[in-house]
Amino acid sequence: MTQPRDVTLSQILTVAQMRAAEDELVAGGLSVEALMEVAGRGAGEYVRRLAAGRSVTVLCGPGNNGGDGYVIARHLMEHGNPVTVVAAREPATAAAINARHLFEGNVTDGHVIVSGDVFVDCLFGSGLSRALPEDLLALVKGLSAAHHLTVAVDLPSGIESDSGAPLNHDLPQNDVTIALGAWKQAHWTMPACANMGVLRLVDIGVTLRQNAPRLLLRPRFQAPAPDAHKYRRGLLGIVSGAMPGASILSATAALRVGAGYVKLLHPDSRLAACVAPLPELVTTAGAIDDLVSDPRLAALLLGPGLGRDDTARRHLETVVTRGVPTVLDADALMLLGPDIPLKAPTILTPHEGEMAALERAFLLPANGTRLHRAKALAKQARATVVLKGPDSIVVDASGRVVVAPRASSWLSSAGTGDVLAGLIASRLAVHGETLRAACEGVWLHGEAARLCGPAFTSNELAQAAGRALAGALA
Ligand SMILES: NC(=O)C1=CN([C@@H]2O[C@H](COP(=O)(O)OP(=O)(O)OC[C@H]3O[C@@H](n4cnc5c(N)ncnc54)[C@H](O)[C@@H]3O)[C@@H](O)[C@H]2O)[C@@H](O)CC1
Ligand SMILES: [K+]
Repeated sequence: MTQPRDVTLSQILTVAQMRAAEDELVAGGLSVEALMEVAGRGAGEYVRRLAAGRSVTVLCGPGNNGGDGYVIARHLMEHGNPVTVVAAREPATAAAINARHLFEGNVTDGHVIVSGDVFVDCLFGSGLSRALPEDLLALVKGLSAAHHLTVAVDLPSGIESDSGAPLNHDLPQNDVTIALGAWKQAHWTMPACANMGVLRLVDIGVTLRQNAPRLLLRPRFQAPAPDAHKYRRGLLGIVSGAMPGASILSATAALRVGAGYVKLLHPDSRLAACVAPLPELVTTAGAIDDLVSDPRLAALLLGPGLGRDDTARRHLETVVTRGVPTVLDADALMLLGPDIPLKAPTILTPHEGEMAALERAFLLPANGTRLHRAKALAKQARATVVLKGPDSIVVDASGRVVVAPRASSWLSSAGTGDVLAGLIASRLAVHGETLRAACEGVWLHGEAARLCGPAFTSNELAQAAGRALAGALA
């Protein structure tokens, strides 16, 4: 089945997958030179618009990233935009040599730092295999400092494509990064993604790779059906713990994004009496087994404010054996291990500290990229994992991966995790699909933060979730 182009363009490829995709295009009859022309002209057009007649300096390396640079320079020259090429190394691939021959403008060797308005970094792209040597690092830094804007083509030189790791210290900050053909891990992975500025993608006709991670796109939410009623829209039970304020935050968010009915379940009736009630939130107190035995429950959330004592552990054991789709967050993740088998579709939402605890509990090595670590946990725990952070990753047990764009750094405050858990649990109550609910929750969280602007409280974030959903209604 042919996928819409925006789905194909949301895939995130490794260097090996990107090479395979390019080989496929070449096998289909395109030459590497023709592909470079499409990529270079696409990037050149972005640069031309950005430069708007101002001077551009293009730094070209020896490989095909450098080749793209010569195509960009030619495109600018054809449009009358002043451009200088700095050839840091002579071109070494056939396509780059060809592109160099076709460029008839000014080329210097980089011994003197040229100044100007826009600096375009085409030194290295996905072929970067080691740290930049001193002279090239000095050249990239010097040129970046001598221009008003810095634009990286495909990847900023010095950043490893598959991991997003900077291979040098002190790399310059980019204003724009123009990815070629497909996104790479580095474009969406911290710390690299924070160095890239605005991200743009040039389509060169790459087709969809099987099982490639994809970028989280804006979901489309449906309004309730004309004959909807509260139970059919999903009853979510949020199990409260030793610190009920956290569950209230989760509930405040959950009430706004789809579940028809959100109930706060209090296994400790003394605590129930201390909680300031929300008029729209039904609160029930009782024994944990009774609370979670309601057959109408469509989803459960456990963890925010739970505590980590024996009572908390018993609540966790009861909830996961209930067979209802469940979100486990916060303290529940500190108690979970292979000795507590998950009986129903489950979503785990660890931040870095909780991830480390889960890795210890499931005897997983805490090394490799965050994506690999999340995949390993999802497989081992047989759950969908949302590995939270500035660059959140969602992985299900079958290995499907969705990567979220970097969210507002104002989310780094207490209580925002409780809000996220509530959002995911509410969506889970609506349809019961773990990967989808996790993606929708992560998107709503990022969008609510964007709507809140700077310096919001977690309660304001939860309140904004309804507006985030309203903006994405089908
Ligand atoms: N192959 C294709 O069909 C296309 C490739 N494209 C471009 O090609 C790029 C990849 O090209 P290449 O594979 O040639 O890779 P690069 O252009 O990134 O450079 C690789 C070359 O640099 C050397 N090198 C790597 N790290 C180095 C370091 N730290 N110091 C000194 N030398 C180093 C390598 O040994 C190799 O010779 C992409 O990023 C993209 O810009 C695009 O033009 C689209 C089409
Ligand atoms: K580059």
